[in-house]
Amino acid sequence: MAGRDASPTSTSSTMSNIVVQAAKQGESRSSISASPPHSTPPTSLGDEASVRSDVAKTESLLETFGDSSASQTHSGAQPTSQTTPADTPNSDGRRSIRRSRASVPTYNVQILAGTAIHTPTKYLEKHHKNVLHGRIEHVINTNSETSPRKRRSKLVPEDIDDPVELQLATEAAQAAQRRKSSRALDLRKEALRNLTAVGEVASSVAQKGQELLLGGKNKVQHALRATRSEPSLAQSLAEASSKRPRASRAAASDSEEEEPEPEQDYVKPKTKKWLQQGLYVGQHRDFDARLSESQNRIRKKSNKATENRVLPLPMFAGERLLKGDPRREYRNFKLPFDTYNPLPRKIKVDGWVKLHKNRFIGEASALWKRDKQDSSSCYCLPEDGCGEACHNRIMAYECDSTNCRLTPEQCGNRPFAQLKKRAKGNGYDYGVEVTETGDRGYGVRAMRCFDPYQIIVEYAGEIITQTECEDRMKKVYKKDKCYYLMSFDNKMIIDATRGTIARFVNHSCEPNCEMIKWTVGNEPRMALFAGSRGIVTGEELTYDYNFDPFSSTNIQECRCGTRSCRGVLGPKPKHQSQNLATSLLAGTKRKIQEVFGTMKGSESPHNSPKKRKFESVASSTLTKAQNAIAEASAAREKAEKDAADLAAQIASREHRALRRSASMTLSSRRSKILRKATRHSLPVLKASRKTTVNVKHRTPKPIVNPRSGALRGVDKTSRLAKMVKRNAQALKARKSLSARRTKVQRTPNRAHTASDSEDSSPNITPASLRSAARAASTKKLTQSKLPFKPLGLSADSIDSDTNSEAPDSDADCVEEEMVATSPKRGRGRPKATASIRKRGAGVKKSSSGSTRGTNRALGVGVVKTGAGLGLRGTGGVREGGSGSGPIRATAGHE
Ligand SMILES: C[S@@+](CC[C@H](N)C(=O)[O-])C[C@H]1O[C@@H](n2cnc3c(N)ncnc32)[C@H](O)[C@@H]1O
Repeated sequence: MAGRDASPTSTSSTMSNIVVQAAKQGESRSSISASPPHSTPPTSLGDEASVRSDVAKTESLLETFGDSSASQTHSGAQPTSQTTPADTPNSDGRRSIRRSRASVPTYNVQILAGTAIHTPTKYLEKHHKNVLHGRIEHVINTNSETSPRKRRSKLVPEDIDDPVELQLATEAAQAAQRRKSSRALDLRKEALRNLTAVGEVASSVAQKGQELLLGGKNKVQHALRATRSEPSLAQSLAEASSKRPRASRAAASDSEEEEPEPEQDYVKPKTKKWLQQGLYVGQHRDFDARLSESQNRIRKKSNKATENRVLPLPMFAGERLLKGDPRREYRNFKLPFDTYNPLPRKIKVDGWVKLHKNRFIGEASALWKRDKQDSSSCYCLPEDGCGEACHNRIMAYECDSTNCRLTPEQCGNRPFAQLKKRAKGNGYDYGVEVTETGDRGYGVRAMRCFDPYQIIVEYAGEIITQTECEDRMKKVYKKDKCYYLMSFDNKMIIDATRGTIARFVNHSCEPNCEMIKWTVGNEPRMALFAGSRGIVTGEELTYDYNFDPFSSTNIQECRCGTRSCRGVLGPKPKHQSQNLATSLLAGTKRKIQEVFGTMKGSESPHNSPKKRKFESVASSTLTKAQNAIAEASAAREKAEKDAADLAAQIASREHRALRRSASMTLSSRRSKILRKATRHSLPVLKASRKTTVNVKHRTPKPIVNPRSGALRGVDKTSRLAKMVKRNAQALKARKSLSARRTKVQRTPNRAHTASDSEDSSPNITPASLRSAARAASTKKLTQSKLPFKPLGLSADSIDSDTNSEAPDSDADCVEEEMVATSPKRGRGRPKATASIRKRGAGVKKSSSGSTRGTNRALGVGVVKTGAGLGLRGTGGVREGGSGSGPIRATAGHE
């Protein structure tokens, strides 16, 4: 009990202390016992109840009157002995303090202050803990020490003099203050709890929850810091923390010491730029997908053209359409390949057996003249990297360890090795896929960009002999519509029916690729290379088949759709002995007749744009050819007429001269005349001495050597005079002649002009002949391809052959042959070199090591006649060292 009394935490004990202390003061007791009117004196000594009730009454009285009576008690009221029940010993001589104390009511100042009623229960305990204990004075003193006087004066009314009232008021004010601060604190703690819970949930969901939790905590701590910075809340917090129990404060400080507040900055999650900015962000008009980023940057910097920011999309196309800048050539806008076709399309082609490299079939292997292959070496330095000037590159030889000193990493001339490496990668590395063109069957499309002259794909398949090829045509491919045959080398043929994807590459009159033969490790190999423009992803790959006619019936419409489309994959006139103009006219006529005939018979509509285009091209070609023929024949006629006139003129002059000379006499009179004439003519003679000499040379014999006896008796002077006269005439004639020659040379086609028709000069000159020839040769230029030479089989023999063997074949089967001539040349290949056309297969040895040359693919004509199939060899292989010339590659097809 003593211990409990000493405890400052109990309000009841505090009040008991007060009462006990008051009871110990005997004087005050006496005054109290005398005063209350309702006190009942004990009826006996054992009347404990009365005594207790009396005590209780006294205490309740004290309670009721509070400190005022207490002060009175203190002031000196003397309690009487009989009225001091506390001092009255009990039966055993001792007063039970416990019992009397048990009856002492406790006082809750909060209840007294009227604040406890509204206090939520959950806060009561805390408030109990926070209630101040001890004497009022002590409490007041303590309060005044701990809290600023100013604040207390605000909270507690100053006009309270009574210490009890003052204490009550102070406690009420403090309680209110605590409520306020503790509420704010609780709210913050609740927020912290919530956020922590959120953080915990996040941590359980993701593995990075720990970070998020820290982030959440940090956030809360940030929030708390922010609230602290607010003046009103900061004050409340300060008070709350200062009034926290020491134990909890110590614990808090311990925990703070143990877990130092992490001062990590909140990291913002990263966002993807392209999501905000779009697909083409940052692309300038000169952007080239084939270049690297840095190269594009340099390119952009170098071109300072200001962009039109009003109409920049799509990819400047709108601006281009509006402005139509004629100085710049733009390529059509195309969606990036991986946008419209993100996955390679697997098109299955019936009957296509894939081969990745050449395979010799039958006798071809034995016939292959390996030893006859030429060799080449380069002497490039590592810094050159076998670039444009590499001898092997120029000769279309691939570098390897035997012919190049550089390592594969240093050397830039190993296209087939590069291709091999690429083939091991994925579809995009390989870079090509089969596609459907709609009107030209299958085709090949690029799945990536290719640099100019970069190797794309090898044209490989079965290498067969001509006999084997012919055999296959008659038996195996008899009913096929397309043939994949290309004349190769050594009189061999590549049959890509089983072969690489290159067999699907279509023809175009404006191709973006070239088919070139290279020598790789002493073996020739054909491959498709990118053209000078390079290839952009999604482009269809094409090369120029350059169909050369072998049969007039072999005509196929070209659907390449380019501006310079020749219209047909068809025939050209055969090379015959007839002159070029006639040949051109005949060929054109035949073409037109055939085409019109075909069109009439065909199912396609007459008014299709392609047909109309072809018709117009054909008719204009015909007109031109006719004009050329007319010009040539007119020039020839004129030349003949001129020659005849000239001859007549000369003959008449000679005749007149002879007559004049014969009629001359030795009369004096005539002599005088002659002397006079001689005198006048001498200066002419002198002036034209040189001319005279010429005349002597050019003078017809009869003039120089007159008939014997005709000049007998004529002195030298008279002869001279005659000669002078003739000379003058000849001079005049020559002048007129030279004038005519000048005119004819400048205007070779003047044969049809009005001035020419007025010119009656009968002289025929070499110039006029030349002009006629030139007129014909101008037309010759329109024939872009020289006539091909068949490999070994003549058309007639094949036709007759096939006719005899397959007499029941379709009547509308056509014979077709394509000779691919590539006008462009690979990088580093020479532009002007001596060219040797070689017919058939085989490699021509280079005449000298430095001679440049181009290897060209030789075409082989596949013939499908009206009665069957056949093979027609065409063109030749242009070899390195032999010079430049058209590539000839043929692939027969129906
Ligand atoms: C070697 S194949 C090319 C692949 C062929 N497109 C296919 O589907 O197998 C040659 C044939 O393709 C067609 N071809 C190629 N280029 C063409 C073009 N520009 N116009 C019309 N047809 C073409 C012709 O039928 C020609 O006979």
